[in-house]
Amino acid sequence: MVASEPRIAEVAAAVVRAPAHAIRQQHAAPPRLVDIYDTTLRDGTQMEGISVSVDDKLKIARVLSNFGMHYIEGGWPGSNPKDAEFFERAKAEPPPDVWSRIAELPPEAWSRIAAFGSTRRKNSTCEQDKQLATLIAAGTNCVTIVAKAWDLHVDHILEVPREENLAMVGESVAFLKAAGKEVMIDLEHFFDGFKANPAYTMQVCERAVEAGADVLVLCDTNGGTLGWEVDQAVRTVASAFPGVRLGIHCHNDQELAVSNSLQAVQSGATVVQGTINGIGGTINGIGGTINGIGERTGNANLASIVPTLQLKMGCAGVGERLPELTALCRFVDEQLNRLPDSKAPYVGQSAFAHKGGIHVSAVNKIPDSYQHIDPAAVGNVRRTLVSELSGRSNILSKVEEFGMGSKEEFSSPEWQDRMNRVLTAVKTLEKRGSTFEGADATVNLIEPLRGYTFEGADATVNLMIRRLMPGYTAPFRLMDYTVTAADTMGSDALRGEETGTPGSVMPSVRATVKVKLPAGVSQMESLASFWDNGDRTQRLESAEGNGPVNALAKALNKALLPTFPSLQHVVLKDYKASRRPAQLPELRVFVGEVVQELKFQLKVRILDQESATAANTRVMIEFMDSHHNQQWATVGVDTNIISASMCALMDGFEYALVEYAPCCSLDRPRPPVREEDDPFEGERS
Ligand SMILES: CC(=O)SCCNC(=O)CCNC(=O)[C@H](O)C(C)(C)COP(=O)(O)OP(=O)(O)OC[C@H]1O[C@@H](n2cnc3c(N)ncnc32)[C@H](O)[C@@H]1OP(=O)(O)O
Ligand SMILES: CC(C)C(=O)C(=O)O
Repeated sequence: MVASEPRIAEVAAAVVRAPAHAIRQQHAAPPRLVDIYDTTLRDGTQMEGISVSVDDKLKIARVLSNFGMHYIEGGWPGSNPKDAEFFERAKAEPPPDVWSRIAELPPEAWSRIAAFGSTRRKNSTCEQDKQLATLIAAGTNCVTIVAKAWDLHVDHILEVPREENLAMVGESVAFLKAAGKEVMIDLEHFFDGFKANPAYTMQVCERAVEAGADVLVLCDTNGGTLGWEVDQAVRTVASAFPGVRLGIHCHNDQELAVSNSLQAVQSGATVVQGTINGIGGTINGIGGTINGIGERTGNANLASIVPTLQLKMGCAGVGERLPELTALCRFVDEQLNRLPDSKAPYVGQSAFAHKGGIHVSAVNKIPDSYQHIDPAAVGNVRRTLVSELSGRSNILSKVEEFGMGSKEEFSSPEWQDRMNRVLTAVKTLEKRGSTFEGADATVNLIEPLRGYTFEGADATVNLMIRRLMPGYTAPFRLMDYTVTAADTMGSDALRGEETGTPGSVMPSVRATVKVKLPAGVSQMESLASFWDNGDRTQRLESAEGNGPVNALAKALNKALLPTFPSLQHVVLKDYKASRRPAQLPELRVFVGEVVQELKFQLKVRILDQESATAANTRVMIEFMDSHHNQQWATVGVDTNIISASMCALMDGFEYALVEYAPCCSLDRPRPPVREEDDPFEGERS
């Protein structure tokens, strides 16, 4: 046993030097070449709720191409005018200014756009078939046609003699080959056919190969096949048609589409079809779909398949562009008007988010101890969440992430004490019904409130820590505020009275905010001493809005802007107020423009539903600084939804000032600011 010790030490040292995925990569064999075939724009659009314009299709195609997809199926030109237009316009692509990366590559390395269609209509000829004519007219090098490979479909859906189906397959492939196309044949229901009548299904394959098909794509159309059945079938076809490229096309009806696709590659397939968009989620973010989009439950998710092929299975994949995967998925989600699902493997916001204290402690030492890959490999990032499940390591990670000091400083008794106090506050508040994930800037340590969550409010946590730092001073103080709401009759109401029809009621909401601020800029040289020695002033502002929070945000912004012009760039992006997270879906209310660029969305949760109107409400607000391209979130809790909102609003503005306004920040590096945004620039010089 003693003799083995040095080896253990050696292995341990190697692990510390090189993470597991790096070791895997070092020992990888030469990359296997597997073509990635994206059908987001064809099968992806067959999902309920998805509809894309031609412009969006072209945008997505360009991005997929820049990412390095080998094939992009653009649609079915014989199906509808939109898809026909896509292929017409795609002929003019790539405009080098847009497809910048493609412009650098030789044409043979460009993505191939594929036009999709079917075998000729029954009892007809290819020459008479309008749909085949549109495939040729689409002008793509690659054409993919769907063919019946299950005798059940031939007998009862197509309703033709089996020989006629074989003729449809052979003649259609030969016709397209004669037109100079690369032909992929999608063998619909291949696996069901292979189980029911393998001899006939193999005859379909044979007819396609004899006619010159370049790729036999084995489809799990109903998504009911299991991994070992995929393995057996792919191996059988591979040995029956040596040298013929095999593809795989899986649906996710059993949540096996990714796994079955990877199995097919392992068994010999070299073309994988799927859809890239793996992060579309439901509106409340709970239980969103994480498969690729597509008919019924979706297609195989390329956002999981591509990195697995590349990082775990020794395939070339998209090579050095893999770190663009997360951004690609977000882009596609945006184009398809879907909310990202945080739980998506590889690309989701939570894919590398660590919450449990033991996990955070470990990843701080060796990141791979709780990660299967380096998140950077797919363009994602490791995140630490603060909650009641945190240990000191979570807080330490946040302090480091916020750039509040160096590791050496954190071992000082002052920092240890500070971190313990923050940790205790978080746990206490969460016990009372609070959660802190995501609200790093808002917690009021003096008066614990019920209902916080910090996981989604990093800015709140940030302010909690700052407020425990010596000399920290808030850049403004709220003295009081009021909100009044009234319904007044509009002028058309009068007309209503005259005509006897009901008039409209004009709701009006007005807010006033009084804040205490530094009077003159020169006193702001040192915020730390400002409240004791500085010259103060008060500013009272009022504003009207389309709701109480909207009016309050406007009034607060108005009161702060003259002293802090940099707030003009702060956008309130997301406002959520919610009750009982587990029971009620989040209500999202887009409140809209507040002041110029000031927008926000509200998330409200009522935490104690039994208390009815006296229930605690948690409000989370997401902000964005368009100038620094930064986002942050705060949380506020109160039985009064307006107070909870005001609390989150104030923290959001305070965070914006201490993080990005030159006059307010602590001695720490800041993103660059344009000179005209710094009200103290002139004074200083
Ligand atoms: C598994 C898949 O995802 S395959 C792709 C499925 N996608 C789509 O269907 C979306 C686009 N489809 C469409 O726009 C239309 O269905 C069209 C234009 C293709 C056809 O429209 P229509 O001519 O009105 O026919 P309809 O949709 O009602 O029925 C489909 C016809 O195609 C036939 N058909 C089905 N598969 C094939 C095939 N591989 N080869 C030839 N004909 C086929 C059917 O038997 C049926 O013919 P029938 O009416 O004589 O029985
Ligand atoms: C046309 C083919 C590829 C298909 O969508 C399926 O079989 O699911």
